[in-house]
Amino acid sequence: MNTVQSEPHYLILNSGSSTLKYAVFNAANLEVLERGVFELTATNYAETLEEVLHHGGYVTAVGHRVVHGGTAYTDPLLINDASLQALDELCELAPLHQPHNLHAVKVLRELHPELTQVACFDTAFHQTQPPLHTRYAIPARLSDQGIRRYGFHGLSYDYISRQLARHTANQGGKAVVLHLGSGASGCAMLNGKSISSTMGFTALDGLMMATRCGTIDPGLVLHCVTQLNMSATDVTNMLYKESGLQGSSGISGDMRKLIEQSDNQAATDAIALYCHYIVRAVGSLCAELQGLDSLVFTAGVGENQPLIRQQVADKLSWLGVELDEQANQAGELVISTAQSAVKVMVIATNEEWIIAHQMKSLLGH
Ligand SMILES: Nc1ncnc2c1ncn2[C@@H]1O[C@H](COP(=O)(O)OP(=O)(O)O)[C@@H](O)[C@H]1O
Ligand SMILES: CC(=O)OP(=O)(O)O
Ligand SMILES: [Mg+2]
Repeated sequence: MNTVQSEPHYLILNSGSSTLKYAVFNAANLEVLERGVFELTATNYAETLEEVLHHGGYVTAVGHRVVHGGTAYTDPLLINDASLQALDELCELAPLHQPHNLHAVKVLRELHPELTQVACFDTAFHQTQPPLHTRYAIPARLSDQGIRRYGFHGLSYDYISRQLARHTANQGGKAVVLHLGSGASGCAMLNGKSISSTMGFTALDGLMMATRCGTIDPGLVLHCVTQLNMSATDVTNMLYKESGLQGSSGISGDMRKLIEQSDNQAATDAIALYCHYIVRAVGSLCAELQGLDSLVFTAGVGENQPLIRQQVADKLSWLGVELDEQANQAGELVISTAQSAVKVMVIATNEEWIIAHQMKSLLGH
């Protein structure tokens, strides 16, 4: 990268199970300088991180997306021995994400102990949820241990909330934001603040996802254990990795592949089920908001797939949602008609920019 040595950069890492997404920002003005994705294997991790660092130029601090902050962490957090141990204890609550997020932290600490590292949390944006919306109807002693709804994709929702402030009056008013990526969730925002999420204690809950089941009857889990003799590992794999679009279609968890196979009934049925669960969730988020002014689609599927947006919007016409077909096909910012009672938007998310912004507010430079 062509850089001046004296210009400090932030390196942002979003480390997943199979990919490492990174972005480099000028720390002074938060201008993005470079971004990319690396495919990961277990053996090349340190090498890949060194390469990413090399791409970063004069990196003074590294910011990480960390999925679960538990009850203790809502603000960006400086990584040290104590905070790292506390975050490690939350791994079980986000097995697809947290171990990978923290692995990147640990490898970098070994390689470059001098680097400042900061964790930014997916759960943090949802701290504005009213306590009622965070409770499960379980024994109070369990709720008191932190078994409650948290909500995820908060870095993405934070970014969208700021975009809503730019593009609408009153920050979207009563808004439902649909983050539809490999993981998927919906967030009810009132004037830009989260009041509810379809994801709960873990990132399994809510919408049907690429390989995760979303909302199911907990009795189903008991049946798997007591009647089908499945172990905890079997059930974990089934719920996190073998369900969702992948499991229900038997073809793929990648929406692009399912749409390509539109003549295949299993693919079409899986897409219909995906949209059905979105529509159910929007209904309940609207009930919590007591109305709907804005509906936003974001992330991989939400930003790129007019067919999904159309199928969802068709089932929400009773709410006054009306799409402009051409604007939807073109993926314009506003895809609803002038007379639609709900303003429908497509907004590209930018979790990395939010992390950089949060880092700057913590580090002050
Ligand atoms: N043009 C597209 N059409 C449909 N789906 C897409 C398209 N581009 C990306 N996706 C889907 O988006 C998902 C990735 O979205 P992304 O927001 O990057 O999620 P994640 O951060 O969880 O990997 C992929 O699973 C892919 O199926
Ligand atoms: C929390 C979560 O589900 O994240 P992702 O969509 O990146 O898998
Ligand atoms: Mg994502």
